[in-house]
Amino acid sequence: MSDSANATARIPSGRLSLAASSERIALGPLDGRYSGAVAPLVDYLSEAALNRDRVGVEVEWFIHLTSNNVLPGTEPLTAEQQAGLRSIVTEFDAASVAELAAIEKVTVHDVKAVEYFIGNRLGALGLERLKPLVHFGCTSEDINNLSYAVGVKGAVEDVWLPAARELVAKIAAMAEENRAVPMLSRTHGQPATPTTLGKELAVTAHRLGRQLDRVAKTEFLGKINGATGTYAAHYASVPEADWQDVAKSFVEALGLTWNPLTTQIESHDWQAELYADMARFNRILHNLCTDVWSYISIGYFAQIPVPGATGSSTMPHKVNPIRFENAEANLELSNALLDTLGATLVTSRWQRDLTDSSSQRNIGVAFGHSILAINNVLGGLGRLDTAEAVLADDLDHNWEVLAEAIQMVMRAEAIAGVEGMEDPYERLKDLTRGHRVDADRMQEFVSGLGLSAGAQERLLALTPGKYIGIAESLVDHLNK
Ligand SMILES: O=C(O)C[C@H](Nc1ncnc2c1ncn2[C@@H]1O[C@H](COP(=O)(O)O)[C@@H](O)[C@H]1O)C(=O)O
Repeated sequence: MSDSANATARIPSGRLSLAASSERIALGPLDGRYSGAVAPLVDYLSEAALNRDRVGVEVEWFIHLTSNNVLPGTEPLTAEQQAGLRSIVTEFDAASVAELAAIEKVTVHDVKAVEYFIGNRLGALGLERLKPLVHFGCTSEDINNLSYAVGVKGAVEDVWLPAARELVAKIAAMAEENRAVPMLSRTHGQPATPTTLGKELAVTAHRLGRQLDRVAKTEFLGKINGATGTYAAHYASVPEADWQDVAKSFVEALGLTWNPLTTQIESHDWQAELYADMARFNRILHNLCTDVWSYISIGYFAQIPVPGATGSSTMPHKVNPIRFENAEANLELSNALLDTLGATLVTSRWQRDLTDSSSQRNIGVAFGHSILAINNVLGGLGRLDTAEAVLADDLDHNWEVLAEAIQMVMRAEAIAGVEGMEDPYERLKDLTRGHRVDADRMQEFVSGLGLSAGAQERLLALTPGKYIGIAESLVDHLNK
């Protein structure tokens, strides 16, 4: 061997050539390979959206104060002036982002930068005199909490909930289609009293739907009460105004619920409540992913191959359940963030510390991983076919699951006065525990019990596939 053939393999080091690309190369996958899937969230939970909403809150506060003549020396703005102010929000674009960033470089304070950004535009609207009214009485958190509440509310109501509801509708439709398809249960992973595939899917749809109903009832709280929640600056400067009323009507006009009692910060309890509900939804969905993955593994579901796609790079036969595996990982990541946000946002030292500022910047990431997972589960479910023959075959190899039915019939017979029904559980245990019992052996056993004619007929007609109780009709609960 030559020296060069002996050399240890090493990947040549190199630097990504950023100069060659006009696009920034993303560090994280949500802004890289998955950016398309999470794009609808960008308008609500990106930093640019937060800044646009901050501008929006400041502008609306300005209009609210003037429209209600809260301060002496102000009067309602003209319709043109109001429209001009609002166009700062509707025309917020990449140039605005860059301008804000440049101002923030000097202020080293993101919300102060927003105040200056708006102040710079007042002259053109003939409002230079009212510059001091921008951010009047406000601490930054007054602007931040309302902006986050508006952003999160929009993300929940316009993006996350509709996607989650679509997924639950898909699971419910599958429950309906498979309502009468018998399936062997596996409690503890061992053969157990059969059910139907549809009823099991209905359980998941029902669970997920309950969490969505909770999310839909979220109270998005907001406050605008000054540096320590006392309206001190407000009353010092304008004693004659009813500031609580001004604040309440403003918060409510934004579509939020007014929080009357806070420190400097809105306490974020509503966020913790929401993220706990979302995380619970994610966990239930994770449970569906692992169950469906397992059903695929034992052949209960066949995966419809995607034309042109590859399963394994080396095993040509494979169709892998990658959508469910991707979803599992993203649900775990989403929950790690949702749990952290829920646990940490509810504490703030004394009247405020700034930890919430840094952690809330990741709300969009938590939502993004969840949305990505929801999309993947939806796509994965759409490529499944129920393999009814495999399900039926499994049931046919597990006749011992009828032991429960037989011993219960014997108990009922004993109570009804039929002779010879002693020790039903123990006799069935002797027959079935730890061994396989086929249809012939089971029916021979039933025929030898001395049951009443009706009971014997009922049991002889029973097969594992028919021992499903009212599983099929339980699916109807989804529509109640
Ligand atoms: O109205 C105020 O600002 C009152 C002030 N409290 C603050 N409230 C809200 N934001 C503040 C506060 N302090 C700093 N900052 C600015 O927050 C930004 C934090 O940036 P990052 O750590 O990236 O999340 C970053 O831009 C910080 O400059 C107080 O002294 O109580």
